Amino acid sequence: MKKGLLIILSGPSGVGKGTVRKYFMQDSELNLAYSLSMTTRKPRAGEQDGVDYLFVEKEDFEKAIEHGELLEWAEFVGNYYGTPMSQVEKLRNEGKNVLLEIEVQGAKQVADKVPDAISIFMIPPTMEELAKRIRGRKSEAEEVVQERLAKAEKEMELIKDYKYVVCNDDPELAAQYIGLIVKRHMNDNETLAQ
Ligand SMILES: Nc1ncnc2c1ncn2[C@@H]1O[C@H](COP(=O)(O)OP(=O)(O)OP(=O)(O)O)[C@@H](O)[C@H]1O
Ligand SMILES: Nc1nc2c(ncn2[C@@H]2O[C@H](COP(=O)(O)O)[C@@H](O)[C@H]2O)c(=O)[nH]1
Repeated sequence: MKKGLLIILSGPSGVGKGTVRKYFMQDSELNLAYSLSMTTRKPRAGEQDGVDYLFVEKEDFEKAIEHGELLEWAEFVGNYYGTPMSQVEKLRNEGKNVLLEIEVQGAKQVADKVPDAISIFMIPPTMEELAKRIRGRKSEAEEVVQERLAKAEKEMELIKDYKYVVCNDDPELAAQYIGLIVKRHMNDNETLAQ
């Protein structure tokens, strides 16, 4: 069986990665599986362990780093986030195309380790719109919003390191673009396999 693709979706916090993901994951032709990240962040209202994230204590996260269990990890605004390697490998070996929705430090680690990973950077139409979205979500205190926005300015400079850039103005349109990118690489994968 042909190993599944590895897709990295990155971009500043609040740009709409999770929102857009929910649209394109519905397209069964993309044969996608979402990689569930591990984090030390506390769950937001409505978030569920094992659905949104694997919520863990700092000690457990550090053990996972120590034991080499993470494909990538990063500290982001005071919390750890990381991708458990075993589930990504298992899913890809089953032929699934695996989606990582991760911030830029982790995206770089994956791109270095897996050069044929498909990296997509999502941008907002404007930085004002990004601020509006992150505040509108009402998930963080203003102090954390400020930190995330300051980080976003720096993160935007990394746009050049990605294979694709998608602007999230209309989420359905952004999802369609991402779908087309994945389908194009699925076709390439098929051609190579023949
Ligand atoms: N195209 C869009 N137009 C207007 N609002 C949007 C759009 N896309 C997403 N949003 C809104 O912006 C907010 C942030 O979106 P979302 O949580 O999906 O971002 P994210 O990039 O996944 O954030 P994080 O990286 O912090 O997890 C949400 O309230 C969402 O409803
Ligand atoms: N490097 C990684 N970044 C991750 C991972 N899972 C999520 N993220 C990114 O962290 C920020 C903050 O997320 P939030 O849920 O607190 O808003 C955001 O950019 C996520 O995409 C991961 O496994 N590794």
